[in-house]
Amino acid sequence: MPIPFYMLCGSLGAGKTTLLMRLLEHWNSQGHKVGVLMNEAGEVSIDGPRAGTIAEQVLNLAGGCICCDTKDDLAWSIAQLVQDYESTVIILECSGMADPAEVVDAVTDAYVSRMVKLERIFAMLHPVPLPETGMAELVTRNAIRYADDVILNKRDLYIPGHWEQFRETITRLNPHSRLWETNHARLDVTALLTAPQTRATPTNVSFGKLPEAEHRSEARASHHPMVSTVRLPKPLDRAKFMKWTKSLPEGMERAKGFFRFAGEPELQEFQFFPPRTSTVEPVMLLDEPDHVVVLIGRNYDQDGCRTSLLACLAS
Ligand SMILES: Nc1nc2c(ncn2[C@@H]2O[C@H](COP(=O)(O)OP(=O)(O)OP(=O)(O)O)[C@@H](O)[C@H]2O)c(=O)[nH]1
Repeated sequence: MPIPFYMLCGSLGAGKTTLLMRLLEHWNSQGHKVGVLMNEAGEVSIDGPRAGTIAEQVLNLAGGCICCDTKDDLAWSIAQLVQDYESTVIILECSGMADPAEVVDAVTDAYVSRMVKLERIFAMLHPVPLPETGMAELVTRNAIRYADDVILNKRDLYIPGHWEQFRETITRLNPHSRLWETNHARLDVTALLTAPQTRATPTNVSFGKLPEAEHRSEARASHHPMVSTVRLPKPLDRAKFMKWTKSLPEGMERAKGFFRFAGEPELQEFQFFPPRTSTVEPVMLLDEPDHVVVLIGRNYDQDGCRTSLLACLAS
């Protein structure tokens, strides 16, 4: 049974570790065995030892960026926490350099998703202008875009006028997330960890022209990344599959997998990534992987995609 996995991302220095400490206190009081993964920008971990004062198991991931190399490191660290340490919940604090899109990609991988279930994504921000260009811009914007909860911290530093503008930018980037305003990440942790029910939108802030609560939470639910792992019990028909890759719906953001085509001996690796590009290439691996395709998107017809993919199995 996969254990809950939480992702904490956002701007550099926004107060992520401050919130992490509050979450750790909460989980400890509930008797959880928390595994913490720190992904810091520098070579020496600063936040790790801080978290280590509360969490029993803190692992550091190399480098600040979760890229192709670190993805293996992440999978290995998760396996270590789940299998050796028997963590009952895991939280990853991402550096301001780790693109949340890459992290979501890594934790929804067919191997990793057997161990953990991505529960919620928190984006921690502070009222400084959003970066205009480069990696920091991509990371901050993706953190806001992917978040279930956006936490606007350092309320004591808000400057009237600038604050309204800041909040407007965030709601424009992600109108579906819950928004929290905090000082030193002081918030109701139980409410933060609870997914909104269809009819209630527990949030400590209300403002502006939000849709009715019930519409808002339905919209949020449909905006949350949806992951389907489709197991392929037989080889695929090449022509049907290639046609299928061209029929993927608007909301599909990422897909990947391994399988074979009927009548062809090579193992194939499939990748689908923005902007709607697909590749299918023979690959050689040391071990035979599970034959699956993982689909990641928002607001797409999960059953429809699964059915149409399974219709590509060779008869
Ligand atoms: N004024 C003010 N300072 C805060 C607040 N919350 C956190 N801080 C301080 O801001 C600094 C950075 O907080 P951290 O929690 O380390 O931030 P972080 O996002 O983990 O930082 P990095 O991991 O380096 O990106 C610390 O000195 C905190 O004590 C707040 O609400 N107001």
